[in-house]
Amino acid sequence: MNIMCSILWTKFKDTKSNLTLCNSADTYNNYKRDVEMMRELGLDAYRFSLSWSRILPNGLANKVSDAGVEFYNNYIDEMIKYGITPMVTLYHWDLPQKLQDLGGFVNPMFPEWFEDYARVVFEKFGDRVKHWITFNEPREICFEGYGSATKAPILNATDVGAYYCAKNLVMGHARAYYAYVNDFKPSQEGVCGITISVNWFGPLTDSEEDQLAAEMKRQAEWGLYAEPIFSEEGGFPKELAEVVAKKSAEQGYPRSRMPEFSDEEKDFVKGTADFFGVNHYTGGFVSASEYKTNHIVPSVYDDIDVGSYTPPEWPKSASSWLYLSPNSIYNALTHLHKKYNGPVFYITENGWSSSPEADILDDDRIRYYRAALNSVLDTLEAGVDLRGYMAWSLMDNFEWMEGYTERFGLYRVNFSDPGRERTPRKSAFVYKQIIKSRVIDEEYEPDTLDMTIDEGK
Ligand SMILES: C[C@H]1O[C@@H](Oc2ccc([N+](=O)[O-])cc2)[C@H](O)[C@@H](O)[C@H]1O
Repeated sequence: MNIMCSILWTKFKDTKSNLTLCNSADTYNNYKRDVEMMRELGLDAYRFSLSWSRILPNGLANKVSDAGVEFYNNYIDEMIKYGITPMVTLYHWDLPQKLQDLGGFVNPMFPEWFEDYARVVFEKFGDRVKHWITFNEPREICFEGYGSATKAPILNATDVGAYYCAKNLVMGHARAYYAYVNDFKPSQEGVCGITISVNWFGPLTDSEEDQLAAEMKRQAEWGLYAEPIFSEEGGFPKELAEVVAKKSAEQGYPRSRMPEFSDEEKDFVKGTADFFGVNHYTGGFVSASEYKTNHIVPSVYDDIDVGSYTPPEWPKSASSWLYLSPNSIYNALTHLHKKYNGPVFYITENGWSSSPEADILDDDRIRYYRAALNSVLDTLEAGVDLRGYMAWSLMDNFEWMEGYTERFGLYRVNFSDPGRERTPRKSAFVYKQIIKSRVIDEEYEPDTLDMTIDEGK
C-alpha cells in the first residue's frame, strides 16, 4: 500500500497523519473481529486480497517475509475454522515499489515477476485456499494507472499506457494460471480466474450507430482484458484494434499504439480462467453522436470517440461514478454469457457508497442491494452459471484517491479510533436477513440493531 499512501499523503496531509492514513481499517490487527463480523452476517465465503509486498518485501521471490506469511495463515485459518471459504486475490493495486521503479506493468519482465509471486502464494496457502483470482480489475490498473493518471502509479501515458499494460497483465495472468494448473492444481484441486470490472453500457437508441458505439465502449472498458482470455479467437478485441491501428497511422506512429499478440501468445492466453470474476457497480448509455465530451488526443477515449449518458433520475451514491442502474447485473452477465459461451461467473464486488457524515441508517444502500440481488435472481433465472455473489464491502476502508471520504461498508469503521471500532449499519441486518431467508423482502425492517451470531451456522 506504500505507493497509494505516499500519493495520498500529499492530498490529505492537512487533515490526517500518514500513519493513520495507511492503517486503513487495519485488518492486520483486527482479523479476528473481521471474521466474527462474517459470522454475524452468516457469510459462507469471503474475498480478500493479498499484499504482494507483505509477502515479498522486494517484489522478487528470493526473499519471503515470514511475518507476512504468518499473518495470512492466521487469517485464512480463522475463516476456515468457522466454515467460511476464502476467495483470494493476488493483486489488488499495490505493486512493490522496487518493481514500480523498474517500470511496473510495462516492463517486459512483469509476467515473470507475477508468476514467481503467484508460485510462492500457491505454495504457502494453496492447501487451504481453493479459489484464486490473479488480478483485481485490469482496467483500473492499466487505464487508470498508466493512461488517465487517476490511480497509482499516476502515469500519464494516454496514448499507449493502457494498451501496453493490458498485454503484460494478461500475459502475467496466463503464466500464473499455468503455474497453478500444472504444478499445484493436481494436488490442491482449486480454481483460478481473474476479476474484471464490468459495468453495463447499453446503446442510447436502437440505431445501428449507437449499437456499434456501445460495443466499442464495452471493448475499451473490459473487452481489452476479457477478450484475450475468454474469446475463441484470442487477442485484443478486433474492432477496437482496427480503430487504434488506423488512428495511430494517422497520428504518425510507426506502428499501432496497441501491441499485438502473436498467434503463439494468443493460444497461450486463451482459456486461462476457470471462472470470470465480475466487479459490477453501475451502468449507463452510449451514443455515437450525442453527449460527447473532449478527450485528450491520443487516448483510449479519443480512440473510441463515443458519448456517455446517465439518466438524471437514477439514484446517485457518494462516488461520482456510481449510480443505481436498473437490472444492469442481468444485462452485463447475460451479455457475457452469450459472448463467451457460458463461462462460470462469480460476482466478486458489488456495492454502494455513502458519505462519512451519513448515518448508520443507510436506506440508500439497502435499496441498492435489494435491486442488485433481484437482478442476480433474474440472471440465474436466465441460465447464467453464476456461482457466487460478494458484496463490497464488509466494512469501510481506504478508498484509493478518495481516501476516507467514501464509505462502502455494511459495517461502519471509526477511523479516529486506534482500535478501528466496527459497527453494523442497518444494511448489515437486511443483508443478513436476505442471506438467511434467501428471500428479498422489500418490507423487512430490522427490529433491533443488535448483531448476534447464529450458532447453527
Ligand atoms: C469501490 C471499489 O471499487 C473497485 O474499483 C472500481 C473502480 C471504479 C469503478 N467504476 O465503475 O468506475 C468500479 C470499480 C475496487 O476494486 C475496490 O477496491 C473499491 O475501490
